[in-house]
Amino acid sequence: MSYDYIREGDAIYNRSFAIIRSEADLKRFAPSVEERLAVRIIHACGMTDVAADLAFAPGAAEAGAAALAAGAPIFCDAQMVAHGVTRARLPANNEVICTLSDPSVPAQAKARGLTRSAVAADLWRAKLGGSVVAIGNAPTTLFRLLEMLDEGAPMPACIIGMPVGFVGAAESKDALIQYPNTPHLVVRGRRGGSAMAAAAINALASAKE
Ligand SMILES: C/C1=C2N=C(/C=C3N=C(/C(C)=C4\N[C@@](C)([C@@H]5N=C1[C@](C)(CCC(=O)O)[C@H]5CC(=O)O)[C@@](C)(CC(=O)O)[C@@H]4CCC(=O)O)[C@@](C)(CC(=O)O)[C@@H]\3CCC(=O)O)C(C)(C)[C@@H]/2CCC(=O)O
Repeated sequence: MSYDYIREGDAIYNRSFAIIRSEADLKRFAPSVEERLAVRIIHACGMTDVAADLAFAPGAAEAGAAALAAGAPIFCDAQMVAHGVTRARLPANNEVICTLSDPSVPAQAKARGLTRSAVAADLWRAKLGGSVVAIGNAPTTLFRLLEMLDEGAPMPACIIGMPVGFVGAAESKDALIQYPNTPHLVVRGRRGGSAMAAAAINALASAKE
């Protein structure tokens, strides 16, 4: 049996990005990094209509790209996000950090009556200023991050807010958009996910398609 399909990786990507650009309404995105970001996010989920749900704070995409180029660490809410980051695209061998598996997290979560995902964000505090944060799974990580900012934690260079789901996902992203002066890149509503958040990092990391 022989099937007729594109066999070469770069050719598949190129064809895919061409289809996205022909089908999605990307007019409102600034050329270069914002447009590339929108294309990669759509590519990760297969839904061209997600373009309408993208909310990018002015300058946030450029700030995220510049922070990565300067060597900023990347904080991820889930290992799935961290594993989706293509290390070869990172411009400065950036650290990719997921604290969800830190041994202190389960006991802390129990003691404080929080999810492990929320407690894990507290371990980001020392290096949070100027970092790039990628939240693709857990709404409680995003809520906790906003609480930390309110408590005086330093502002990241860029916050990718793309948690998915039915409980807290849309609400946490609305809160991020409304929080003053956050450099946010958001997929509004219930849609989101680890793949989209990782794709957003990959778009910011390199101008190479
Ligand atoms: C309520 C949670 C939600 N999880 C979702 C979707 C997915 N989660 C997967 C996996 C494997 C993991 N989810 C955890 C983060 C776990 N998920 C939760 C929590 C209970 C609470 C988070 C929150 O509400 O903010 C959370 C555990 C916690 O105490 O924080 C995970 C750590 C659970 C675990 O396996 O221990 C784990 C992440 C592992 C990692 O990568 O580090 C799924 C693959 C589900 C599955 O197994 O079928 C899926 C992945 C989605 C994605 O793209 O990332 C929701 C839908 C986000 C949901 C929160 C919202 C809701 O509506 O319920």
